Amino acid sequence: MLKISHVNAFYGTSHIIHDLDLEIRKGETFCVLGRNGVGKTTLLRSLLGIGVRTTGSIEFQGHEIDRALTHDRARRGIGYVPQGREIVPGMSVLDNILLGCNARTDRKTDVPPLVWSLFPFLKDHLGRRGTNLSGGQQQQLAIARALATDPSLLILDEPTEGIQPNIVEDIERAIIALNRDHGLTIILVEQKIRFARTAAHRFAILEKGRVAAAGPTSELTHELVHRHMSL
Ligand SMILES: Nc1ncnc2c1ncn2[C@@H]1O[C@H](COP(=O)(O)OP(=O)(O)OP(=O)(O)O)[C@@H](O)[C@H]1O
Repeated sequence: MLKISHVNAFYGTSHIIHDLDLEIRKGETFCVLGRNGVGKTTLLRSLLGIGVRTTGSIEFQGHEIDRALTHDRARRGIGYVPQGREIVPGMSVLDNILLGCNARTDRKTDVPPLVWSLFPFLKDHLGRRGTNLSGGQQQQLAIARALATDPSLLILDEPTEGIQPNIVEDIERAIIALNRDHGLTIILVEQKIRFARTAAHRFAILEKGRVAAAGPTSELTHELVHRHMSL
């Protein structure tokens, strides 16, 4: 579904991602792991064309997208839940969700029913400012906004980082359901090994912008985790 070949990414003269090759298969959840600062978010930003100079090839559903603008990538079916959520201040919950609808090719402005079935509480808060929700609720809103784009690939950057524990489980359950019950292909950047093992089919661990280890999640051994993820 997504094929990344010889991708390099740069901020100015800082070379962050080095000659990376990855292939994400349709229907899987693929987890990108690694310590802080190894380039996980930068890799996602390269995939989305946000604020990072990228070379190499990024092929999504058979089309080269590495020169496409971010909103074109969204229209092609890539949904993104950024680290830190980026809920738009001053906008209501509903308007934040509708922002996602803008990226749809079918021009539909109705919110997909899936959003309400996954996060029913949002319906009771449609008129509230998005930024007045709790951190965990904002994360659910960010996922709802990404789902409103009607994506076939959903990319999530550390979706439960800094979220209160009682909502973490809800978010994790929703992510698993999106893949298993609704067939979404998912790329998950994660630091929580337990959730990576539960949710993902395959993984890659990054070290200094390169793939240090990769394989099916059954091969994500304690030894690998210790070698590449312990501080
Ligand atoms: N906008 C930027 N300009 C310059 N350097 C940046 C920028 N954003 C990130 N970096 C640097 O790029 C490197 C990779 O950062 P990145 O955020 O991709 O790592 P990460 O693996 O996602 O880490 P974390 O888990 O902390 O989010 C780091 O050295 C970081 O300081």
